[in-house]
Amino acid sequence: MTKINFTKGHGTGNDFVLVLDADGEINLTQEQIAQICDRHFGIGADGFIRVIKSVNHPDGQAILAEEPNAVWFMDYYNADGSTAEMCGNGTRVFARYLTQRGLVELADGETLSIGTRAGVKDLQRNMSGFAVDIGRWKLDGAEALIHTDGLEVARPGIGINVGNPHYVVALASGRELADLDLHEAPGIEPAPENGANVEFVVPAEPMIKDGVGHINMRVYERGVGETLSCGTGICAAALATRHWAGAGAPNIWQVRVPGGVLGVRMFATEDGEHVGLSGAAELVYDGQLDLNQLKSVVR
Ligand SMILES: N[C@@H](CCC[C@H](N)C(=O)O)C(=O)O
Repeated sequence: MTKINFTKGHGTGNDFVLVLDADGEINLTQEQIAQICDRHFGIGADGFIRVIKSVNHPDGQAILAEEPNAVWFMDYYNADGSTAEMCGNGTRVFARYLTQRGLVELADGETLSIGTRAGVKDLQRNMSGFAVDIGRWKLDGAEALIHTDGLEVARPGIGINVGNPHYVVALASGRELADLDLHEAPGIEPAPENGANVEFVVPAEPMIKDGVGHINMRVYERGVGETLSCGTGICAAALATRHWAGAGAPNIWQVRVPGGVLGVRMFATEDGEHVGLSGAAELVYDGQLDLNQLKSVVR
């Protein structure tokens, strides 16, 4: 099979190529995925999502033992072809794809459970698009020093895991945020074994309005580069800012990224505090790609 149908979608500008492969018959190499995601030699995307039935994916089979309703599995890859455990915007675009293509019926108020490498994620349709329960979060290791072009001195970053790894760095002003040069991956010391996504945040003015926290953020995604939005990064940034703000800080946040604004909420559950993400999730076009025509990415 050399010709593959695909759909292009995005969540606040974090864009994905989605390929339906319910039966698990399409096995692309890391190089082919990188070629597809390349913005000059391929379609161009921040990530590649294989839409596969859980029963046909090894990680999906483990998911089914936990949640038999998680019929579909989000097989997620970064633009460089590496796998990632989770993608917050990806889950919401995945839900849009399943419902818009009629693969899943989802009435308002109903929950859609999907499988990911970071476990089962529950989604619901809402006013802004789709909301996802990202699940439990945790502080990840000791602080690291982050340095990147545009910052005169390295800054401390707080490690937060929301299924995938992040470091969040607080900056002093909007000017400092705007002046960052994120063409190269930020340095992280000590370097995490499997890399990490890095978020730079600045509080909005005022930071808290009517009980809602507001921050501005830019992100460098592991395996991708700077992106217009990163759902899990947005959750990590809101969690870090609440931590820095101390007692009395809100559990509802709005995070502005170059691609738009997403909502974050932290809420108690029987198994500990969860973090949720909501915002737009759109499909923009369909096409067909010919694997034989993919060109090597010259870099
Ligand atoms: N864009 C994503 C995160 C995608 C994975 C990330 N690059 C990683 O390697 O962990 C999101 O919306 O969360």
